[in-house]
Amino acid sequence: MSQEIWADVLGYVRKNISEVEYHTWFAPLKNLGVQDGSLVLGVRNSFAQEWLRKQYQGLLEDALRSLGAQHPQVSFQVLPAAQDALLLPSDPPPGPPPTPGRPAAPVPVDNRKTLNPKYTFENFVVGPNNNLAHAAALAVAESPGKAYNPLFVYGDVGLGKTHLMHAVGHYIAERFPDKRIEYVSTETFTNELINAIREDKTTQFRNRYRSVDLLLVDDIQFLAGKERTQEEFFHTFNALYENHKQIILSSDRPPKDIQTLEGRLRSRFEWGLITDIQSPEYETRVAILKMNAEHNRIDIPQEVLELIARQVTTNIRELEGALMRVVAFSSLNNVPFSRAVAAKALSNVFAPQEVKVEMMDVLRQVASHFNMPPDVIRGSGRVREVVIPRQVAQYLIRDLTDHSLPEIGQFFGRDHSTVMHAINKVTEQLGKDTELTAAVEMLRRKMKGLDDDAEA
Ligand SMILES: Nc1ncnc2c1ncn2[C@@H]1O[C@H](COP(=O)(O)OP(=O)(O)OP(=O)(O)O)[C@@H](O)[C@H]1O
Repeated sequence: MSQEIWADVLGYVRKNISEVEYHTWFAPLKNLGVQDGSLVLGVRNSFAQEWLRKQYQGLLEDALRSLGAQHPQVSFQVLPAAQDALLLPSDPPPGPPPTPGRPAAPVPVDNRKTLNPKYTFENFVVGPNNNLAHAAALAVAESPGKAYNPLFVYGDVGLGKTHLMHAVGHYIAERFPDKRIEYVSTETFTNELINAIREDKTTQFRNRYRSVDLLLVDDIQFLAGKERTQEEFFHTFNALYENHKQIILSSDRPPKDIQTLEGRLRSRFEWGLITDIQSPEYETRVAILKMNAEHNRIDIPQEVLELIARQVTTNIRELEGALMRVVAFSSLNNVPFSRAVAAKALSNVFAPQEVKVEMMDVLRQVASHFNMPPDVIRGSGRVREVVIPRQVAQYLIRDLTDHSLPEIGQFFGRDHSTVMHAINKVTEQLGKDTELTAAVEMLRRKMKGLDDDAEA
């Protein structure tokens, strides 16, 4: 397809979705032309592929229809991973060492020196836990100094605050190569200030931080109790803010919970937008693992990723670490990936009883065992072939997860007494009905990652 028509397609799409969606999903697409009557679009990874297919395929076909296509078809193809997109768990590179003797301005613009190349918007999986923070970061990246200033992102350790900040940095560096971007942890800021005071270089220190276009400050909660640093930061903040320069701050808690933070700083932190990042839910964790595996060109079965995602539930850095542990374990022992291998690799770090099993996962496993679509099991059918798997699923969910009877009832569109009845029924049959007993036991072991498949 010609680039002109492709531009028209994009124009149509852009009119029908938000700018944030457009930049996240459509700007990175590559038009690979028409093959076998289908417009083929290149995407970065299979997560994007699935997401585009699910959310935007219809819109793209509408766009083609609006341009006169009779039977429009669109397909997505994953492009080979970029060389620099290695997703091994790593901490951001440390900030530049203090350079006391260096003249403060003009400073050569090397925007990315403090940015981790992995921490881009493309490599950031969006889920219900972080979509507001992601949208705010993207809005700021598009209109620095205008959308929300400052942007204050808070959340527990390892949930992607630094990643999002760097993503804004990359985005701006790409579009405006002459903008000065500075990423600094509060600790580095404090140490540099101490050095500057000691060496009588505070003017240089000030010039450096007050002449940037985008200032990213990590872990701002560490300002607590540091009066001199707070004072200095207050003036830096004002200088930048008055010049409409963008400031992004991260913290493990919202401004109001940072003790011994001067009131005038706290109120400034609340001037813009405060947004949080929560722990990712199961599907987002699986998507993050999948993306990591793809970027590292590791071919690992979905069910192994699912097992890892069930074990590590709160911290994404640990989630990535767990994946690498499984990869290292299987390669050192020269065994293929399997749930059993993964469970072993992680058993020193996470006790097996900590395995978390989600309702949807149990339903999927039961559905596959009984060879039936999950929706049918959750549906209203009352024939025995459907009722038994439904009761088994409810029994196993109660057994393997922390969900209450009303929650399980809601998941199945029924009330808690129906779930109770199902559990009683299965309990009654266990031991009597050998086939059912074997099925329940096998499913339970499988979901706890205790099955011995491919253990050799
Ligand atoms: N939504 C996401 N998609 C993909 N990777 C993510 C996502 N969120 C976090 N990560 C990855 O998890 C790791 C930890 O993220 P990051 O360092 O940004 O966390 P943080 O919130 O800044 O933690 P800390 O408070 O410890 O500084 C990084 O490798 C990052 O790339």
